Amino acid sequence: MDVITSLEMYVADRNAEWLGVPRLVLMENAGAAVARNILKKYPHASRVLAICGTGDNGGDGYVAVRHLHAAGKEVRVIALGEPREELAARNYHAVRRLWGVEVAVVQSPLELLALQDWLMWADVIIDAVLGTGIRGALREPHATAIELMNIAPAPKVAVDIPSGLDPDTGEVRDKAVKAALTVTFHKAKKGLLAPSAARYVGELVVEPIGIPPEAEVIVGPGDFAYLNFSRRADSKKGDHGRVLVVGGSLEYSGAPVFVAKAALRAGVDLAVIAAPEPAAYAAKAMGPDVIAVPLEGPRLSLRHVEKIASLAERFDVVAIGPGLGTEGETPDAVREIFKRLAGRKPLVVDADALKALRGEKAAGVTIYTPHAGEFKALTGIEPPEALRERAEVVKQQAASIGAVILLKGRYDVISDGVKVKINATGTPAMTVGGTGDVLTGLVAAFLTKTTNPLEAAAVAAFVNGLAGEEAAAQLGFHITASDLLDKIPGVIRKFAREEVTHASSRA
Ligand SMILES: NC(=O)C1=CN([C@@H]2O[C@H](COP(=O)(O)OP(=O)(O)OC[C@H]3O[C@@H](n4cnc5c(N)ncnc54)[C@H](O)[C@@H]3O)[C@@H](O)[C@H]2O)[C@@H](O)CC1
Ligand SMILES: [K+]
Repeated sequence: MDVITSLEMYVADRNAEWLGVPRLVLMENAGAAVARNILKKYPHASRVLAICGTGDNGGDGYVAVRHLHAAGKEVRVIALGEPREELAARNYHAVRRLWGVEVAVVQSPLELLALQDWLMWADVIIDAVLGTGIRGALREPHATAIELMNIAPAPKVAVDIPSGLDPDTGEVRDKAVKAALTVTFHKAKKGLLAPSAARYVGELVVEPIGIPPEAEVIVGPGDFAYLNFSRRADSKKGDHGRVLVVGGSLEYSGAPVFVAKAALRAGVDLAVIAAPEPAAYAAKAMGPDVIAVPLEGPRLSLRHVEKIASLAERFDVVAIGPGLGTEGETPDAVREIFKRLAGRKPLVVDADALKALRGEKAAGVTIYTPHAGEFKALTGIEPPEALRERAEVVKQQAASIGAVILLKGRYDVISDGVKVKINATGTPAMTVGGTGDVLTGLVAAFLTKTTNPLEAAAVAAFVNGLAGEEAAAQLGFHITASDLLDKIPGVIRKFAREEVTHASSRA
């Protein structure tokens, strides 16, 4: 059976909306599926009681109530508070307008106990108290609601997950509803299949609710859930990421600057460039945001390896490649640096550095960001044009090298060797030089905000493409990579939850 974690489900749900399937429709399909299953399994039940929480699980419950009412059933509802989130609230108010559906709103265990006769009255009870949004120990009146449901003789039908059960592990921390039937959506939540969950789940039915399979593959706003953009009120400089960029040469001085500036715009505290002297001085002249450490001579060479390895100690992520060139000792130096750092520091490898690493195995967290030509230089394989085959090849190579590969193109293909994500944002206006360096900076920055390198790369590709689209919306085919830099904050803020959190006070 195909399984899904609660986080993956959250992401798929948001990405479905991005692909044009509104969440309200998913909720409608979910609630309708619950009603359908009740009508099928309990055709003779005439009285249905739904107990609904304030989240979307409760929202699904309200939709089921509407459908059962329309099917001629006698329905009562116990609401454990009034929902505030838009979708659940909408369905709650829709139920309140139905003639003949009695709704009791309860805030406390006592009020709930006063309604025990409702629980005895029912032929079937819908458990829509808690779903994938359960967090921590059960609070009241939810805990009492679960207890009363388990005492009531009527069979319980759980919406998505028996309330109280952990959707990912199947553990029951306190108590959980013992359901006769669980109607779960899209795919079985992982925890439902745990052996310990069997006595709570009862019969398990998986209902499609209209989430397109693409929603689990194409990168969208949901993927931001893997990254943490929040900051503690008492945070200090460096807490939000330090990126070291190794790049530049006599010929190319702009590339590492784009990487560093993109990382800063993406929300790291510090981006430092280690570059051969001419590129380092040029970087310094380009403005005060970026710090540059000069490496003696016109290009990266073996004598710099030691300095870079010790410099890297002070950083969270090292991005290497942009503007290095391939002359002289540079490829040897890249290989040496890679050997010293792989497995010890998360690495982002781009541009000329990719050409130097053919045949090398990665270790620890490593992300390669090639375009088609660099992919060939790295792996010896020409990436196929057709997206399906292209995805397969990237996945195989990622598995064999032991790294995440982000293959840039009309559709960016990202894989860690197990999963594949496709990014569809971007515009042909982005063929201008420097946009790849901006992407490298984003990847490096996002690596400081998640433990999931596949998602760091995927969200970086998404943001980079949207920044390009926004710049092109104003300037057409006349954008530069600098225009992308200006758009990055706006794009991230549209999708990321950027809260200030306060350390919990301890006694
Ligand atoms: N993610 C998806 O793809 C879809 C989700 N849907 C439904 O939405 C559910 C998830 O909705 P939500 O994320 O709103 O979460 P839930 O509705 O599962 O739970 C969140 C609510 O429960 C409260 N709560 C959390 N932990 C508690 C605890 N320990 N004790 C007492 N109260 C607690 C929260 O304050 C919040 O009000 C799914 O299980 C499913 O039923 C469906 O509408 C369809 C699509
Ligand atoms: K439930």
